Amino acid sequence: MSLAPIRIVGAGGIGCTVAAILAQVGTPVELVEANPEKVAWGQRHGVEIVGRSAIRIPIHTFDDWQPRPNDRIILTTKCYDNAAVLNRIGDTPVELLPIQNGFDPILDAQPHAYEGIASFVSECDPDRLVTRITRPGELHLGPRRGTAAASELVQTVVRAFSPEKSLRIVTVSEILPYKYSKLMYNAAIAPLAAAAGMDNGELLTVPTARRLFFALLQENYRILANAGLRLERIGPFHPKTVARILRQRWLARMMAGLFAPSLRGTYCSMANDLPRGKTEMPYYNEHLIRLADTTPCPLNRGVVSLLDRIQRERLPVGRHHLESLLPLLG
Ligand SMILES: NC(=O)C1=CN([C@@H]2O[C@H](COP(=O)(O)OP(=O)(O)OC[C@H]3O[C@@H](n4cnc5c(N)ncnc54)[C@H](OP(=O)(O)O)[C@@H]3O)[C@@H](O)[C@H]2O)C=CC1
Ligand SMILES: CC(C)(CO)C(=O)C(=O)O
Repeated sequence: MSLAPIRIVGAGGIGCTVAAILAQVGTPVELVEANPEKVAWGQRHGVEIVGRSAIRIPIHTFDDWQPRPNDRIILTTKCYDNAAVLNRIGDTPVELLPIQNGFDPILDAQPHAYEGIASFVSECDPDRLVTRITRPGELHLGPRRGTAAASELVQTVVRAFSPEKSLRIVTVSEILPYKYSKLMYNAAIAPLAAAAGMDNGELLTVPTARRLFFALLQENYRILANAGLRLERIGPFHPKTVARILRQRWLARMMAGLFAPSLRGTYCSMANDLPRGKTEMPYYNEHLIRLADTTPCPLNRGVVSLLDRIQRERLPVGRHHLESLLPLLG
């Protein structure tokens, strides 16, 4: 029996990258996308990772999509759109493989066995299915709990990514320690870069941003460590080593100088969301605040209320927002 195409729901930076890589090795794949402009673009031009040929992939609008039993679905929307997708799936027995940042209680209540966490950066053009990989990195895939065997879907993704040099696939025995490490970084990068309108490199070179960034990273590490959560290495250093480096200011500044060039021009995926008034903050910093229990988390509370205010009052983003966070530094 031949399997139905893999459906990738959410044709953004991650969804287009995964779809194009699967399609390029001949895997039957289809996209499901909410934005009609993107659907129309995809039907005319296909999906393109900049620097590679565009590739034809069938694309459907979310409104017209009805999941069928045994569908294999890779979920690459933002967390705040999960509810709509999961409601549409309802009781239909499907295999779900989310590749997302953040912790969404609605998704966590699902029975899926595997998840992915991407640490490359892929920036999709507005209203097009053209995405630019601006930073290489890994795609970690692993079971959420226990020792679930890799399904045919997971094996297909692993095979398709295996030839990729700059998007290295890594299978791990448990995904959560990688998701928490990614949370430590995302919950520091995203609110600061999005509020200030900076790219990720500027977080390491503009002194005010760098001070706040380092302090948030340390606060996030303390919350996760005090909550007894296991962290694993994403990127060049284990989070414990990052926390040690950050305690030595001169060393942290030196390392920042070394890393900044590779982050220049890389966006954070929250940047486009903030002006639209919907962000993944509830699944990043608000999740950390819930985990913090008695661990002080003034900076996390500070960025949550800053981003709330920017959204509520429709304020333009800008570096001046960072000044309002400085009194929170110990
Ligand atoms: N981009 C990156 O470099 C990285 C992203 N991530 C994470 O990956 C996840 C995906 O991010 P990213 O690819 O950047 O997101 P994008 O915003 O680029 O893409 C998400 C797409 O999903 C669409 N969408 C919204 N609702 C639905 C729906 N119900 N059905 C189908 N499509 C829908 C959106 O349409 P519309 O615009 O109309 O809402 C948008 O086109 C996030 O959790 C992010 O934090 C992780 C690592 C790096
Ligand atoms: C790659 C990184 C950390 C960049 O901010 C990210 O995960 C995102 O933008 O969603």
